[in-house]
Amino acid sequence: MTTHSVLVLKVGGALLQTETGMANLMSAIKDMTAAGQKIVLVHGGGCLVDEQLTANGKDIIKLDGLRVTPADQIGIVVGALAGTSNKILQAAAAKAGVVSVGMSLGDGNVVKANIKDERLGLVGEVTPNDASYLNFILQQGWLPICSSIAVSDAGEMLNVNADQAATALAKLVNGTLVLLSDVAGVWDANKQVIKSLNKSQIETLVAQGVIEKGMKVKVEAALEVAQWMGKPVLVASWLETEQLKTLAQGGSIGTQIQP
Ligand SMILES: Nc1ncnc2c1ncn2[C@@H]1O[C@H](COP(=O)(O)OP(=O)(O)O)[C@@H](O)[C@H]1O
Ligand SMILES: CC(=O)N[C@@H](CCC(=O)OP(=O)(O)O)C(=O)O
Repeated sequence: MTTHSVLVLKVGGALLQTETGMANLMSAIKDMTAAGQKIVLVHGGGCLVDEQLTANGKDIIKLDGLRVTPADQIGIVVGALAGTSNKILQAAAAKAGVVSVGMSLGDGNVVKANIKDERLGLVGEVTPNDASYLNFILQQGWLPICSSIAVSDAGEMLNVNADQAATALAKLVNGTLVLLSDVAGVWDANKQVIKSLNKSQIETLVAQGVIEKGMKVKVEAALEVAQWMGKPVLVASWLETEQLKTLAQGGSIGTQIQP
């Protein structure tokens, strides 16, 4: 039997707003797991955070795709990501017959977390640390579902961009990273999906403003892992069931970010 490397799948928050999207993804995960593929699911939930901040009369401020997270917002962010978003996905997993473990970056010492930039407030930067907890979960045949909330050694709860969370976990388990969003891949200026992108092409498209906001963060996270692993990282969509099937069969989907 071939040994697969661990697949680290990251899904954006928009997935959590579609029952069918979650059901399709969990069904693909179930098939892959049955075929012996170990999977770590990392999730965002930016849209749920926006909803909760607005409901609580708080401002939504982003800098270069990252949420500025002041102390009076962190409780709401933690609730939306490590609470609601994480449990919505666990519920979808249960419905598909997938046994999951809900966790966050703060569990089992998986990462080291520090404040990224004082201007962003309680936003974390994470580096891989100890894989034991994740490996234990994977050895049981369970699906770890990880939110992007981290805890620093100083005892701060930190909000980490979920693409960057997935980057740290992919490095930790030496896994294959796939970033699934609600767009089919990275677009060019005419909104056509680009099949393959390297560092200099990314720099040009970012400078031109073609790749911006959340996609800029995503592509830069993908490039970091591609270079670290020496193999491509996929930026693709969870929207299309066919793409998920191709992925389950080991095929390439969306945009390949080249090392
Ligand atoms: N060049 C681009 N190609 C694709 N999407 C882009 C591009 N530039 C900006 N975007 C925006 O980035 C979004 C994806 O980033 P983000 O919302 O952070 O995704 P997720 O929440 O799934 O991580 C797209 O929905 C799109 O609006
Ligand atoms: C620091 C930072 O920006 N954190 C993100 C974490 C969630 C996230 O990344 O969600 P998506 O994957 O759905 O975009 C936020 O607060 O929105």
